[in-house]
Amino acid sequence: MECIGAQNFAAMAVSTWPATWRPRRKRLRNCRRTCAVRRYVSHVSSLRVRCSAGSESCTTVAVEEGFADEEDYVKAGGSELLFVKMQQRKSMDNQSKLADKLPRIVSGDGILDLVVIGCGPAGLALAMESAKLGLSVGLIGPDLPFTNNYGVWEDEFKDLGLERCIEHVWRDTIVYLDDDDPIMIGRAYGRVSRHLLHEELLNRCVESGVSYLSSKVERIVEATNGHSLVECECNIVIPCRLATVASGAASGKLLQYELGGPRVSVQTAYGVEVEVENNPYDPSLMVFMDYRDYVKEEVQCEEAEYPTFLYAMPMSPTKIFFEETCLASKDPMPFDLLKKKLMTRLETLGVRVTKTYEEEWSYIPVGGSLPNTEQKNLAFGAAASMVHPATGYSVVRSLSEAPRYASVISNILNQGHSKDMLTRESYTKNISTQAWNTLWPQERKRQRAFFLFGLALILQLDIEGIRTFFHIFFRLPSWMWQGFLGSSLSSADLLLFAFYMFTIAPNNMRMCLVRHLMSDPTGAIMIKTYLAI
Ligand SMILES: CC(C)=CCC/C(C)=C/C=C/C(C)=C/C=C/C(C)=C/C=C/C=C(C)/C=C/C=C(C)/C=C/C=C(\C)CCC=C(C)C
Repeated sequence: MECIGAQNFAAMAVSTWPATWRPRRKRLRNCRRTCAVRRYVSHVSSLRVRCSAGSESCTTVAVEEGFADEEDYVKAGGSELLFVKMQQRKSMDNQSKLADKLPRIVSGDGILDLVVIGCGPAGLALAMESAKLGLSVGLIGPDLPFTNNYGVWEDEFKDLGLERCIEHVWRDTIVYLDDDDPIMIGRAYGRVSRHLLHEELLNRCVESGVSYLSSKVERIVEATNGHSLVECECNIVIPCRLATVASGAASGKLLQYELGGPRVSVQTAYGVEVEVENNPYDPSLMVFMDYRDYVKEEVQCEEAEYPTFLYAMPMSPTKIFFEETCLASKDPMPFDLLKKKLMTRLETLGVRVTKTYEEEWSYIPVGGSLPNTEQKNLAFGAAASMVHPATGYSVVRSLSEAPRYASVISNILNQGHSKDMLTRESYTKNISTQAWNTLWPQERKRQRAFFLFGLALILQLDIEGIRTFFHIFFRLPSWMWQGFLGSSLSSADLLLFAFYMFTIAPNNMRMCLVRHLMSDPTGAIMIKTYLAI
């Protein structure tokens, strides 16, 4: 899994107050006094504000001109705006890794075949795969380390040839849903080192000849000859034949998305890597989900609207990574509530934390609309809505689809070399359509419609409902639930999956499934998408 939000938040840079934002006197979240906004940090549509009280915890979203307050803004679609005190305790890589290793893109040096915007796993993988095929590729984005350690099924990562980036493997994975028998998953799980993955993808970019510009892209415009002009900060303009946006979920400024799609939901998590006494978990097993009640009553009612589970990676008998996770909610679960829930859970379990190595905040938008596939600019990774709506995972999908996507881009660009200038403009539009169709063919749209239906189902279940639901889910044949999580089931397989779930479900859950199918708008959309040719 990966944290798109964290990468974006880490990319925030202190900048001047945008013209449309105005400071206000208001009471900020977590702050006891009413005071004026003093510092603000912005990136794409994310904004973090610190008030004049200067309190570290006094961070919140700002209010855009025309919106009454922050809730109003979020309701109006500004759900990317979050108030996070991010990743401060992390031992980050030194900066300038990309700039140190990759040749610099120099504006005026001619036209690049492809510009990839965004330097996360998806961006690096696409840049490297495209350059391997002989395209001249430029990568543009801030030179930042990866901020999260990803969790992956070991077999999936091995298939990508990236096993050396896994820093710890558990031979099996366990799920606790209630106090009865835990479920053994029978699949090895790995923790990917963010440093090793960054290093590996970067080295592959070096080998394949990718060039790099450390900058923030302001916009992409189309030149009269059909080329794209990538306009960066400081008036730098990079011309290219095609531009692909891979800068995470907050790429809305550079792309258009289908209108009227489902609302974006959010997966939130708060994690700590700690040294402990009384670790109750077996160090040879990765705890994928612990949905048991280990939370004091007062916290339970405070957070009834956000069912959460514990995700735990015991690195040794005493060193462990705990992450309290809200799989999906309509509005983001506040991080202070997640933290409180984790701490009370650990206390109830009798775990005593003796040292904290790192804290982690994760914010992953899930669901939402697909990009408009008629636009010329392309997208990849979370920017292209490739995050699994029902799990929040996306890194394996981005890494595994990069070679095929790159090869389609390369084929069409190579055909374009032989076209004369007169036909180039109409040809370029056609290129983008072909590339978009590779990423989102009708079959993929059907699968996604099913996942969105599943996401909507999870959103309306309470904690008891979730337990029953996952009891059924993990009783499915392993190829089914594994395929569901890995997005490898075809749309026909997914129907079989649904029918199987229905068959083994108790009556109350059967009724819930059918009711959801008949009454939730995502059910109608799924049926319509399945029926579309
Ligand atoms: C650090 C970072 C990067 C991050 C952090 C965060 C975290 C930790 C995360 C984690 C996550 C996880 C673990 C996740 C998991 C998930 C899962 C398991 C999910 C699952 C899901 C499932 C589902 C959704 C399912 C669905 C199903 C369905 C929809 C079904 C349906 C059925 C029906 C409708 C039936 C019908 C029939 C007839 C009528 C006959």
